[in-house]
Amino acid sequence: MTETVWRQCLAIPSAWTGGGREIVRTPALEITNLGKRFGDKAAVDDLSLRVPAGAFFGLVGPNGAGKTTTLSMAVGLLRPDSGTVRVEGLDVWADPIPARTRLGVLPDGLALPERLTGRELLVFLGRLRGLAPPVAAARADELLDILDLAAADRTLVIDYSTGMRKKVGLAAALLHGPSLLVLDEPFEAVDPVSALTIQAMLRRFTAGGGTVVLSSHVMATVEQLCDHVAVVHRGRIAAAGPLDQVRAGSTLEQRFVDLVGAGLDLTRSPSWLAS
Ligand SMILES: Nc1ncnc2c1ncn2[C@@H]1O[C@H](COP(=O)(O)OP(=O)(O)OP(=O)(O)O)[C@@H](O)[C@H]1O
Repeated sequence: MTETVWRQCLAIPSAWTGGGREIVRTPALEITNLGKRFGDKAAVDDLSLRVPAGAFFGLVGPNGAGKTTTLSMAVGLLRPDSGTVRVEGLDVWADPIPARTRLGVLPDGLALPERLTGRELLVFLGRLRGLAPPVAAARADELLDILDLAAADRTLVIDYSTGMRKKVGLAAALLHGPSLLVLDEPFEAVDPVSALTIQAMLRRFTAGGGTVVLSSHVMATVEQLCDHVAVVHRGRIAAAGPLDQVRAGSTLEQRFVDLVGAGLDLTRSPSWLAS
């Protein structure tokens, strides 16, 4: 059995060898028995998830499955009714500041100060994150250049397109050099060239030891990028683990349909719609 295989069997995420001894890294994100209700609805229902350090982790699930609610609680934006969240061993809710300094977050429906240019916004957020002014400015310029936003240097964020807003939100998540990125649908509305640029950047980030957790509805993207995946269904984990384990010899899309697609009927369409 190869080392990789036994690590997977033992659910040991990632490790390195130090002085001949195996040293297991603390999970980047550990969610334990997380719960959230909205009225009668259990949006997240006793959900537990472990994201290994250095993983590229994809969270998938049908609309309304609880992905955004889970990620919002995981990063300290929405208070859970129950359960705990640890980022690199640090409790996000009991002691938020140390955990949040390690986090870079692209939330759903990002609210940005809109009467600023992208550069002004990033420099401002960099200063809030404690970066020295020249560092904040240099990082803002570099990110705007990489994300193809530099040409819009006079455009206010309020006048950005949907994809541009997503990209500046991603830049804001990266600015302070986090070790864990939590990205809610980062490629939604982003053009293909920008998406490839972002994917390459995120791959380099995980290759350098960083961890990415992203949600997506695009199974092909998740399959290309992610080494671990979790399928969320009705607020619970339907399957989670290394990508190949979850796919179980099938495609991710097929596994997704098998796990959550009961009632899938491809013959239905409105009788009045031309066919
Ligand atoms: N603020 C809220 N108030 C009431 N119900 C909510 C609220 N936020 C989420 N919900 C409900 O919680 C459930 C989970 O929603 P959530 O946004 O987490 O799903 P999701 O998996 O991210 O969906 P999608 O893929 O469509 O973005 C849904 O039934 C949703 O209607």
